[in-house]
Amino acid sequence: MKRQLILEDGTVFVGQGFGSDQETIGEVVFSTGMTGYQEIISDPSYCGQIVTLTYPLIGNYGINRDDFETIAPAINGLIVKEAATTPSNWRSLQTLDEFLKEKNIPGLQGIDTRKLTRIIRKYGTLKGALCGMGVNVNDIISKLKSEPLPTNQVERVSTKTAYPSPGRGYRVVLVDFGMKHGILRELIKRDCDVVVVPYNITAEEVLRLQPDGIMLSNGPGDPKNVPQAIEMIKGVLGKVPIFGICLGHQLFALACGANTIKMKFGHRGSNHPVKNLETGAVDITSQNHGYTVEMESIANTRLKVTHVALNDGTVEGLEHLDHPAFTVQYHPEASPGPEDSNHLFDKFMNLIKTHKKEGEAVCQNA
Ligand SMILES: NC(=O)CC[C@H](N)C(=O)O
Repeated sequence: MKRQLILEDGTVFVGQGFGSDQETIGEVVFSTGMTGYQEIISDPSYCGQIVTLTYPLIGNYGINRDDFETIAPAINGLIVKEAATTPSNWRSLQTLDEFLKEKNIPGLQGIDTRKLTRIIRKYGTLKGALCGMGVNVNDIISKLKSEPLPTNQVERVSTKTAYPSPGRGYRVVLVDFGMKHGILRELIKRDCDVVVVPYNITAEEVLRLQPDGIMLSNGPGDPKNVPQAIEMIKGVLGKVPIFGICLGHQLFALACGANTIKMKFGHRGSNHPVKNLETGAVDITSQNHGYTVEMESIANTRLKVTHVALNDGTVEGLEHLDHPAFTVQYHPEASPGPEDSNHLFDKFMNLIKTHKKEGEAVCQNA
């Protein structure tokens, strides 16, 4: 069945449909990761977006039981050059097409994904519609132009209620803004006693859980759409060690008085080089973001830039000068992508340990 992608700038791509035949609109973004499509499709940070994968053959190892970042994928559509129909892998349980049908996600294949990516790179992220051939293209273009981007994605993908993931180690409150399960897996590996909580938890509620550390997760959309979280972070800063990833990093920056801005087309892929400004070391990182902390806004804060992106010089990591708190824009949990920066979870454990020791010393001296 023919299906088309209509962009708000008037460009139309005609290809073949796969997955669900639902009509959809969303922000069209591209990811350059060559593998890891199951993790990308199920990363809640893509909530509401139509994701284009630049690697030309997608689906050849199928969909398996284990590689989900959430069990309820929230992307609005998937665009590929070619969707494999006969996956071959011992873990494969279904084809990409079957999976997308089951989750009611429309797909488009057979279009020139390089051309689409170049348009996005040139003009910036665009809104687009995936639809059948019978529609009035001009009506859809005006709808795309007039319709604002959604603002409630975090509310959509965050857990509705708190839940524990017990362990024998440090108590970590993990604030779920659209958490990738990889983050939870990393904390579990380190035996943390995790409590996953909804995005709109207050600082008082967090502190009542008596955390040794607070983890701020990744999540979809503009960080300025989540003002409750910014207030919560202000309320816990300095009391408990904090580690933030991606949206968590952006919310932390806003809570500390920095600013965030929308990028032209963002960073999405598995090979983004990031430099640690202290050591000079470069990590190859997994990324998925369309907003960034504004470099110039850091000067008026008590924050220090610890990491920058080598491709465009944007802020990739922050540390608080007075309090035990650090954040990164990229994904140390990988999934998908390289695990170069996995050590940041150990850094978080060490920060918790030091903070706890200091707290005990204060108690003994009192
Ligand atoms: N992966 C994330 O947490 C993304 C953060 C934010 N939604 C952005 O696009 O910049």
